[in-house]
Amino acid sequence: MEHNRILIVDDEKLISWSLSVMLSKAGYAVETAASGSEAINKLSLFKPDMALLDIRLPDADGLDLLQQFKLRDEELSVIMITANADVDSAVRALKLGAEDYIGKPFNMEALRHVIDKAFEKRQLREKLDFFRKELRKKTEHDKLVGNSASMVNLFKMIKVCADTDAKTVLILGESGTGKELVARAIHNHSARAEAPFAEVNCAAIPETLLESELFGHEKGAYTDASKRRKGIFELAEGGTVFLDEIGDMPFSMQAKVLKVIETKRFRRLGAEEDIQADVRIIAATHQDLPAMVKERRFRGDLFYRLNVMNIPLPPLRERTDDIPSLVQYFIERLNEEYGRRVEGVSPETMAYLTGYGWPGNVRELRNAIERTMMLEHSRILTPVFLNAEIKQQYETAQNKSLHVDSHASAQHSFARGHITIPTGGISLEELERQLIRMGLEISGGNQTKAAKYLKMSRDTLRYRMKKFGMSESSQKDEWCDMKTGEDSAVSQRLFPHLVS
Ligand SMILES: Nc1ncnc2c1ncn2[C@@H]1O[C@H](COP(=O)(O)OP(=O)(O)OP(=O)(O)O)[C@@H](O)[C@H]1O
Repeated sequence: MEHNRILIVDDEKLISWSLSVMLSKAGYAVETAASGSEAINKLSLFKPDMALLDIRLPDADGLDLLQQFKLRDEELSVIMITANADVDSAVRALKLGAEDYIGKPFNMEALRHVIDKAFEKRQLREKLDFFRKELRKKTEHDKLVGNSASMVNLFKMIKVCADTDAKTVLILGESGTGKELVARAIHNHSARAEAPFAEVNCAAIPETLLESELFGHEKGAYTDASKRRKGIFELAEGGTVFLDEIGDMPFSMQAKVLKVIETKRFRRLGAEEDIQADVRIIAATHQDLPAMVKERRFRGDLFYRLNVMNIPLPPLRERTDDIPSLVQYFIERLNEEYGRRVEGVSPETMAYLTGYGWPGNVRELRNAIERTMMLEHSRILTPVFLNAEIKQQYETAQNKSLHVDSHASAQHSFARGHITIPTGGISLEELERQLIRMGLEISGGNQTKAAKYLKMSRDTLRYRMKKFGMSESSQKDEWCDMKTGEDSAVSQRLFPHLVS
């Protein structure tokens, strides 16, 4: 058991000694210091939870020392020991953050009582802090923003997973798409919500430590194992274990995780007996697990086991409709965090944001908003401080897109979703002609496929091709030109899910 540590600071040797004996017997780890300088030294070496501090010391004033203690360790509980005549300074000590004070000569029982009470208070404070943090995490993580069709689908999947208590869930998606958020949402909405959610990032922990992180170890199980330690499968009992970046989990460990799923048991490193595991495993990765299975870099048996319930998260570029609500959400959160009053972004800024590909997904969007809010002090955020890539990508696509107004700058255009109308106007017919060309390009000239992409019948497509004078035979060359040509950026924006 970890003992609470008490540092006694008193120059009267007899008092220090008798206190030390009494508190050691009571189960505390105790050290003494006879002067201010020794006390400061021990504060960093011994790292006490509490100090009993005499107000009068040979080389220091107890109140100054109290202030120095608190500066070095805000959490330290300090009980002042003072001669009866010194009640005034005791009151000052309380104001400076001391927990309590006790007059000299003191009764050992009374002192024990004061110390126990102070530890109880400290424990309560710690618990309260813990629950506050958890609550904050819970409410923060509950907020998955988005109302695009794919997000609505995602909410349904989360509900199904939460309600059914499926033993394993696999979340797949690029970095920053919200995999952890989804894992927490499943946990928070499940019957396991009151039990812990314990996560481990398999890519961040060296192979040698991962086993102990997951399953724990007995004292002496390996050279550095000085104490027994519980792993996350034990800590999350009754709750959820979130294995992030499971694609990076070493092969040997994959076998052990599979065993836990199959047998619902595991063993601490160096232990003789198995422990029961009642946990739900949620795994996530941005990697292509089926490809890894083919290349024998991921165990097929574990993949099939995990893949029973599988949640794919779409990249942000495939759900640009969600960008305005995400932007507003991040502005509100950052307003709270930084005490700001930003109201929103200008139409031009929104055009840039919805036109960008967001390789880092929602995380990158959040960072972009944070950066702009830090650098700009107006209530409506302009594009001035957006990153160069965001502006460049948008402007390139803009200039190359509709060929209608090659001089139209993004600043004078109006955009909604991924459609942009330059100030010079736009020809709807020309746009239609280009969309048909693009559809054909992407489908490699296959009219049935192109008609599907354009959500029209094959006959309609043929009719329109004829209308625009696109002969079937000459199309192939035209599409080839486009592939290498300027319109591929536009295709990327308009059919992001089809163009790699
Ligand atoms: N739909 C969403 N609504 C609100 N915030 C989101 C959403 N998706 C992601 N975020 C935010 O984006 C950031 C990244 O999310 P998260 O860590 O869950 O992504 P991830 O897919 O687990 O990333 P990685 O694979 O890099 O660990 C977090 O700040 C998260 O709060």
